[in-house]
Amino acid sequence: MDKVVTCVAPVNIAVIKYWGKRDEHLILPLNDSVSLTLDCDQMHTKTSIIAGPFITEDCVWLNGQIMSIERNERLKKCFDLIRNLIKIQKGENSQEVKWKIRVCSENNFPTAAGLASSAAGYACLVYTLANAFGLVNGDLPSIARQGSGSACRSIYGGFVQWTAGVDDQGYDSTAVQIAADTHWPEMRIIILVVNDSKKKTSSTVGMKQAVKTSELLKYRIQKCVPERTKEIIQAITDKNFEKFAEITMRDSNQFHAICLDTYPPCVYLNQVSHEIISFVHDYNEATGQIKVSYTFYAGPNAFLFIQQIDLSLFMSELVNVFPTMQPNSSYLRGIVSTLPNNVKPYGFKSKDKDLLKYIMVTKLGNGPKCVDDHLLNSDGTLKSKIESTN
Ligand SMILES: Nc1ncnc2c1ncn2[C@@H]1O[C@H](COP(=O)(O)OP(=O)(O)OP(=O)(O)O)[C@@H](O)[C@H]1O
Ligand SMILES: C[C@@](O)(CCOP(=O)(O)OP(=O)(O)O)CC(=O)O
Repeated sequence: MDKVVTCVAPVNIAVIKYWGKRDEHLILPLNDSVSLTLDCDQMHTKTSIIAGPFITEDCVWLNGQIMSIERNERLKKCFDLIRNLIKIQKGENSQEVKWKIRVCSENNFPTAAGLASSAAGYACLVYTLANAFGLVNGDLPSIARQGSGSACRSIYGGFVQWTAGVDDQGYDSTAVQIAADTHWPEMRIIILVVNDSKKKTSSTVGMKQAVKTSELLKYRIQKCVPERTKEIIQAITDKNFEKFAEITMRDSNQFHAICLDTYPPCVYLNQVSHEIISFVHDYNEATGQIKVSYTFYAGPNAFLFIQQIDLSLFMSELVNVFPTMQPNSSYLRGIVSTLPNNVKPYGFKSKDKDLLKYIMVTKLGNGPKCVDDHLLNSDGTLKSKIESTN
């Protein structure tokens, strides 16, 4: 391979959360999870790869900074698994197994801030490596999973389930698509960025502590997740928004209850997150229907779900309740059309200015894809000095 291969991969948002591993090394989960894959147009990882005899060492650049592969067990694992696949598909003696690989990757949204950068990042790495080496029919979700569990779901678009499985080696723990993005094209996702700095306790550490110490986690895994997974898949199949929305909110609340039940507790939500939760419930109460729902990751930022038909009215109310000093163009991002001015049908009171950093509106999308806009030159040098997006 003497040319650069570049791909983009999406973020996925879990509505039934993965939280807890049954095998730390293979990254096998204790419970099934369900997610929605977001459109790459707004949030994505882009990764360029070149490999060949002229590359002298494996190396990964992330957001303009070099990452140590030796000290990053997960990166090393993904490289090893891809080289194994090359051996299987191209033969033990294939020259390509010996080639060193240069990777340059960029997230166009904050890294390690509870916005699922590891999911998009590892899905993109594995997908780009597979394309660069012409690997066909490899189990890419299983390789991406060993970079970061949630990454296996970003290999597919639309609605995705990651089954926990029972096999010790994880052969039955894989991601499958429940429905394509086109199944529910009216679905919109609003991301309320409260804080985009690096979080204190990573998901990896937080869930490990929860498995060790939370009683509630056991109940969730045995009783709640199996029932909820079945119900939410049915709600997705039927496009039953109210059911989908209620399960989503309940699962997010339970996940954060487990974080508090962990000892010492992991506190990911802050005061603004709680104000968002209250506002969503008040809004639904005022409309007499569940029009909007929320889910939170391991951080204070909110992911809201709403259907296109309800978006404009809700957004008008949202920007009144969470006002800003910033110009409209930097506060409201993504696929949001101009909002009707000063519409306050339900008359909620405005809160302090700039509680939110920005608001992004997006929709569902496909899995990873190849693009032509490379981050590396064909001699392996970086195209430009990449600024960190943090
Ligand atoms: N584009 C990328 N390529 C390779 N690795 C990446 C990439 N983006 C992020 N990562 C890895 O993922 C780590 C961040 O993962 P972490 O789970 O802490 O945060 P997050 O994924 O943003 O948040 P969360 O999983 O809670 O949503 C980074 O420190 C880096 O090791
Ligand atoms: C809260 C979550 O986002 C946790 C994601 O955890 P990670 O996939 O980042 O954890 P590791 O497997 O240790 O890399 C919920 C989810 O995505 O399902």
